[in-house]
Amino acid sequence: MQVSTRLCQAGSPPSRPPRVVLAAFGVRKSFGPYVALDGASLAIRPGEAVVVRGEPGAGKSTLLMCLANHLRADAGLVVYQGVRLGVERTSGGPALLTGAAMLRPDLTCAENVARPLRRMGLRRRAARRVATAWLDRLGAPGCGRRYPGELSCGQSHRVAAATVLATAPRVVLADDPAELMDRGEALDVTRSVLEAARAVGAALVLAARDASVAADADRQVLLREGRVVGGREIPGW
Ligand SMILES: Nc1ncnc2c1ncn2[C@@H]1O[C@H](COP(=O)(O)OP(=O)(O)OP(=O)(O)O)[C@@H](O)[C@H]1O
Repeated sequence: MQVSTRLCQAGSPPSRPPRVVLAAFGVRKSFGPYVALDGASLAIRPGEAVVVRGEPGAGKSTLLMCLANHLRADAGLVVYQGVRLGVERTSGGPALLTGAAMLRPDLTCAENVARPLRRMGLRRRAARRVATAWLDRLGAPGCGRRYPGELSCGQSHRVAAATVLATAPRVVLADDPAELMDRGEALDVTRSVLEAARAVGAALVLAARDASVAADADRQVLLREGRVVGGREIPGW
C-alpha cells in the first residue's frame, strides 16, 4: 500500500523519472459466476517488454482490458503514470492493440495509420509520410493504398500495430495474435511489434500462450487462474 500511495500522490511532479509506468494491484474481475481475475498484480517499468504468459482462459485478455481502462476492475486498482484508472481517470489509458478490428474498413491502411496523427495535429502530407514509414517498419510495405478487407490476418495486425505505435505511446498492451494466424506468422508479427516498441521507447505488455515469444522480451510473468503466479517481477514489488 506504501507503493500505491506514492504512485497516487497528485500535485508536485516527480524529481526523477518514475520507476514504474503502469501497475496493477490485486485486480479482481468477474463475469457473472466466472472469475477472470482473482487478485492479479503486475508492475511495468518505462520502456520494458513484458510477456504475460498463460493458458487459454487464464485471464490475459481481461488483464489487458483492465490495464487499458477498457474494463473496470471489481476490486483492486490500476495506476498509469501516477493516476488511478477508472477512478481519477475514467477514459484514456495505455494504448491497446487488438488487431484488425481496430481498423476502419472504409479507409486505406495509410489513412488508418495517419488518422490518429492528424488528430494529434500533423498536416495531411506529414501524417501520410509518417504512416508510410510506420507501415514499412512494421513489415507491411505496400499496404498503404490497400483497404483492410484486402489484407491477410498478419498484415492487418501489422497495420493495426502501426496505427498504435505511430502515436509514440508510453505503453502498448498487445493481445495475443496467435488465435488468428499460424504460429510462425504470429511470432513474426509479435517480433516486429516488439522491435518497433523498443525503437520508440514504449513499454510493451504482450499477452501470449506461446513461450517462444518470451525469448525476445525483457522478462515474462505467468498468469494462472486470474493471478500472477510466476516470473521475475521487479524487486521490491
Ligand atoms: N465477456 C465475458 N463474459 C463471460 N465470461 C468471460 C468474458 N470475458 C472473459 N470471460 C471468461 O473469463 C476467463 C478469462 O478469459 P480471458 O479471455 O481473459 O482469458 P485469456 O487468458 O485471454 O484466454 P485466451 O488465451 O483464450 O485468449 C475465461 O473463463 C473466460 O471464459
